[in-house]
Amino acid sequence: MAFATSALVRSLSTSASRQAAIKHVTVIGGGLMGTGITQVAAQSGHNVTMCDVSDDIVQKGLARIQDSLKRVVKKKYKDDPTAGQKFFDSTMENIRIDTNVERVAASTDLVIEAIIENLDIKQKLFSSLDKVAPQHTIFASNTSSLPIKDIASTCERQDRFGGLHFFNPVPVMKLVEVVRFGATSNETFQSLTDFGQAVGKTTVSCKDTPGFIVNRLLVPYMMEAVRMLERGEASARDIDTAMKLGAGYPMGPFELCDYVGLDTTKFIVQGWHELDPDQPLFKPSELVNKLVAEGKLGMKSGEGFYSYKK
Ligand SMILES: CCCCCCCCCCCCCC(=O)CC(=O)SCCNC(=O)CCNC(=O)[C@H](O)C(C)(C)COP(=O)(O)OP(=O)(O)OC[C@H]1O[C@@H](n2cnc3c(N)ncnc32)[C@H](O)[C@@H]1OP(=O)(O)O
Ligand SMILES: NC(=O)C1=CN([C@@H]2O[C@H](COP(=O)(O)OP(=O)(O)OC[C@H]3O[C@@H](n4cnc5c(N)ncnc54)[C@H](O)[C@@H]3O)[C@@H](O)[C@H]2O)C=CC1
Repeated sequence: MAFATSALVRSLSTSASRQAAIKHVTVIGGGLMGTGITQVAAQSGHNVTMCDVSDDIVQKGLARIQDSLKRVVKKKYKDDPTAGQKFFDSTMENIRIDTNVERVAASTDLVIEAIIENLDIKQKLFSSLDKVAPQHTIFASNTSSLPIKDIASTCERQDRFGGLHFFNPVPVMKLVEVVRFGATSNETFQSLTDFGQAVGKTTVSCKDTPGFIVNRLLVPYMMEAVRMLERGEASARDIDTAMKLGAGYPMGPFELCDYVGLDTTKFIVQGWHELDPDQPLFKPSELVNKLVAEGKLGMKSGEGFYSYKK
């Protein structure tokens, strides 16, 4: 008993010097990223409530998490099915779903937003949550491309706001970019970094600049790939094959675009084009815009650059 007490005292004194440890997490957005973030937070012992605009979407999101967890169990616990079932059950017990974000945010330690890549919608969401969330609650966006400063601009809690940029698929990709802007406090930055590590990721940090680190380098590469296709210089399949076999990438640019979602990629390029209309790199792709207009959003809709229909 004595040992446990002193360990508890030590852990409390450590965390007391920082904002209270994050126990309850609210993930807003039950799509590709929100489900993955919910999963890794729940897997690491956090209580998580995943919210979206309809019960149908959050139910589908929960099913996606269960499927993903089964893949993790199959791989990690192949020699111990009993432990695997325990891991699955304990993770699922940590997850709640809801559609009333204001009610959920009223008792949470961290809000992670993973909704549509649209500045106005993100700003409206955070502005409403800022009025109901407890004073200590930290806000974070998983945005791919929007300035954290701009997303935070509708909130009072500028010091308790940062970026937590996860990578797709979240259960597999080992990186989280922790992003701070001018107003982000040191305590908030440290809490976000601690959380990223607590969910099993390697964290890197960067300034609130377009695309942070990875996307700042990835978007130009992928945009040049689609220009190459539009110029008729090579097929999508050959460009993908070339980058996998020639550069060792796990996916080629068109496979990756289908994986990320053509809607999200369109929003990203559109946003950067508006910020810097003279930058030819960010000139929107007519081909991508045509595919999105036709509802071909990639794997999420069954067809993008490639067809995924069974
Ligand atoms: C070209 C058009 C230009 C358009 C404009 C450009 C705009 C630019 C957009 C920028 C992107 C913005 C997105 C963003 O903000 C940041 C990102 O996330 S970038 C994307 C980062 N991710 C990647 O690059 C992924 C690369 N791919 C891979 O790593 C692998 O292909 C992948 C892991 C996805 C699949 O692995 P693979 O070996 O190929 O096949 P498997 O499917 O068998 O998986 C192997 C193994 O991995 C585990 N696993 C896979 N998926 C999951 C999952 N969802 N959940 C849990 N576990 C998973 C699993 O154990 C698998 O083994 P099984 O036996 O199959 O279970
Ligand atoms: N797709 C990817 O590979 C990556 C995407 N991101 C970023 O994560 C965010 C989400 O992207 P995805 O998960 O791919 O999108 P998605 O389209 O799969 O999911 C977005 C979800 O947000 C919900 N939503 C929209 N408005 C909402 C609101 N007001 N309140 C609650 N829910 C709302 C939608 O119903 C949808 O379920 C975007 O900001 C994106 O840039 C970041 C890293 C990788």
